[in-house]
Amino acid sequence: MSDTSGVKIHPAVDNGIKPAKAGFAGGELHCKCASNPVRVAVKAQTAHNHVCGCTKCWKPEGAIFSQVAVVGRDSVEVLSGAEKLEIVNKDAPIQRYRCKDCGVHMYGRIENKEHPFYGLDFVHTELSDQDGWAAPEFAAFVSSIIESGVDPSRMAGIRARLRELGLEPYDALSPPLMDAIATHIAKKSGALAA
Ligand SMILES: N[C@@H](CCC(=O)N[C@@H](CSCO)C(=O)NCC(=O)O)C(=O)O
Ligand SMILES: [Zn+2]
Ligand SMILES: [Zn+2]
Repeated sequence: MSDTSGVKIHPAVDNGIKPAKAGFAGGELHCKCASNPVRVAVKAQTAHNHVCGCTKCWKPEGAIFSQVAVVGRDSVEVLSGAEKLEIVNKDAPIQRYRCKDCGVHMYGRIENKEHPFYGLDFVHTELSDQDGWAAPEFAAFVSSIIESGVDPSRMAGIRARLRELGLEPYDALSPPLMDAIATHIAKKSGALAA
């Protein structure tokens, strides 16, 4: 058995995961700037919330995982501070819009219509002051935290802590999401009927 005491994942899960509220229909995200923050409306409940260990998703200071969920792109609207947003990497499948001043990622958008997740934006609901957002359900890209410098010897303890929190660790996405990607590819290739 691995020792999980003192293992920190992300502030939104380390001290207990807040449950979603029935009927919750979205809220507002804001960046960390003390003045003129970027504000983004997310006008629906999110789905597939998860902690992500990849190097691309935004993480709060000191966290080894991000927390990220998806929502339909039509539900995302920049309310203020649009002039402060820049795309982190225009060539990445997910174009992440970050605040130039504080570095926080406000949303990630897929512009490639052929991408399996086209139509969904990626958001960090911890940037909202509201409670009721969908709770994280699993841990994605867990092995990728090593790419950010986490010592491989810590992995057993980290995976054990994720399981303790009810966040099953996967080294890619969760099986339902991997199945959705494979189904999309099979329909495009003709291996499955469209
Ligand atoms: N080992 C790499 C993995 C990066 C990666 O593939 N990340 C996923 C998940 S992000 C949200 O769950 C992805 O879809 N990336 C697309 C993109 O970043 O545009 C690493 O850690 O860098
Ligand atoms: Zn900012
Ligand atoms: Zn990620």
